[in-house]
Amino acid sequence: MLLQRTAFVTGAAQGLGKAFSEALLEKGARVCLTDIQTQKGLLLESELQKKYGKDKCMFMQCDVSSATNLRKSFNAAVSQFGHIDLVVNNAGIGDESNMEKMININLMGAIAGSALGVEHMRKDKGGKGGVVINVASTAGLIPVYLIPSYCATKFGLVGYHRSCASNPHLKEMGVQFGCLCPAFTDTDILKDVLKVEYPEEVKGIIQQVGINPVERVVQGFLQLVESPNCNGDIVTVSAQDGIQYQKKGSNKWSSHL
Ligand SMILES: NC(=O)C1=CN([C@@H]2O[C@H](COP(=O)(O)OP(=O)(O)OC[C@H]3O[C@@H](n4cnc5c(N)ncnc54)[C@H](O)[C@@H]3O)[C@@H](O)[C@H]2O)C=CC1
Ligand SMILES: CCCCC/C=C\C=C\C(=O)C/C=C\C/C=C\CCCC(=O)O
Repeated sequence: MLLQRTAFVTGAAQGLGKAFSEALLEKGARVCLTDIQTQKGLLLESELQKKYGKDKCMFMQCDVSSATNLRKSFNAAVSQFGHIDLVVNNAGIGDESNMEKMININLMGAIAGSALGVEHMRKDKGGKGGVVINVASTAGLIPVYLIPSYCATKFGLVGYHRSCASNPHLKEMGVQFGCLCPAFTDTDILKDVLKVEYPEEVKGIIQQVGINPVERVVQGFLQLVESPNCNGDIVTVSAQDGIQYQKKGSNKWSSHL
């Protein structure tokens, strides 16, 4: 099913974005890798092109906190591949000392990426349909007092996902919204979590709940992407509970419209 997909992935130079991109390529999809880190991205492009073929992927420098930059990259990806039918808004940072930057990347960047995806993919305006996956966090579902600003960006993103997914016009647009919520996962962003005011307390929580291997989060991601109807769904991935797939409307508070 993924064979025909053409994906636009943000924050793809390392960590989860890189792993999602490789998983998509492995399934036969084409991937536009984007990231703010140009050197790392270009290296990855060359490595992946060798493995999967030159026409299968490309890298573009893209800072998701710039709507102009994001639109340019998106348009360039469409020019290269013809169309995009999977947008993965994955880029994110952890920086409790710079809330504005974190909101601009984690929340505004994902909202801008989602809006561009819908604009391009919607069938009622000439597109071919498609899926938007927003990478939020379990910190967007449960409060974590140690990282309140990070939580605010992720709660915001989950709210955006659920609101978009409950739009009755999505059917005629042929667009679906899925949301991935990993708990602590073994990537570089974990270094940021130790820069908070009470690092020992974060360490304690991490010790208590454990750390996901990246591969488990990729499995959760694939469950969402390969689902024939992921609209409004939320997949959580945690060391303690594994992958949990929550269908839209599975509890009273998941959608009332
Ligand atoms: N690792 C974890 O424990 C968890 C991570 N997440 C989320 O997963 C996503 C990916 O993070 P990881 O791979 O874990 O971290 P990471 O730090 O390894 O990767 C993040 C990527 O985003 C890129 N990036 C940062 N700012 C950017 C910008 N302005 N524009 C474009 N790209 C930018 C970075 O260059 C990097 O390649 C993030 O949204 C993060 O919040 C969610 C839950 C748990
Ligand atoms: C300055 C903020 C840094 C945050 C970025 C670093 C790591 C990101 C991690 C997450 O997104 C997940 C964070 C918190 C989840 C907390 C508890 C999950 C409990 C899950 C369980 O019960 O197993």
